Amino acid sequence: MLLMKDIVREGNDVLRKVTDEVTFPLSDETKKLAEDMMTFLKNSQNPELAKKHQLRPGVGLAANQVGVSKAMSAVLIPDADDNIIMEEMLINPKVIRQSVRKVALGEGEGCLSVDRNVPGYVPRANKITIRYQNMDGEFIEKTLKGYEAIVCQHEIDHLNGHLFYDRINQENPFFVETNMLILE
Ligand SMILES: O=C(O)C[C@@H](Cc1ccccc1)[C@H](O)SCc1ccccc1
Ligand code: NI
Repeated sequence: MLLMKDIVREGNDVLRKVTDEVTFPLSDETKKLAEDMMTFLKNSQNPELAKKHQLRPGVGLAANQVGVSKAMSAVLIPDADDNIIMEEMLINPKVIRQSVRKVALGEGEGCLSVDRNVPGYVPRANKITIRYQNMDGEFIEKTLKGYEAIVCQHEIDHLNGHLFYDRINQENPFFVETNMLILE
């Protein structure tokens, strides 16, 4: 099973490379990696297992965060009652439509690959349509807004070599762009 020791930290070049397109049919190795990534997120959201294995909770994990430069991310988003509202492997994901209106989390963002707090708003499109492939290679289009849109943009950014703090306004980290929504 994947543990925190398997998570690549900032400073490692693999986090700054554009990941390679995933080809289909998936190799057994790529299938196993996808399963391991989703299992990591599930374990990280389970209080007992997270404590036992010292896992930081995660709602998303990109393959290059475990050192594999492939365009795939696992996303596992629970709602306030811990009901899963999104459980997807995003393979070769692309944002094909995005709103002008921006959104940012009021408490800023963190990252499993960044072992420090970097304060500031991370402006992201409030509404996006993504196109990706599932494990069978079928193309799926999904429109997301608010928190789910933020998580998927954070993960797709990883696959393109970006980290959340690249998007924080350096002059004024808490600058609120026109019409930007702040999500508490
Ligand atoms: O490093 C990652 O990609 C996983 C991040 C994803 C993420 C961070 C901030 C905003 C959106 C997505 C981890 O999930 S950070 C820890 C976390 C855990 C639960 C809820 C929010 C953030
Ligand atoms: Ni991250």
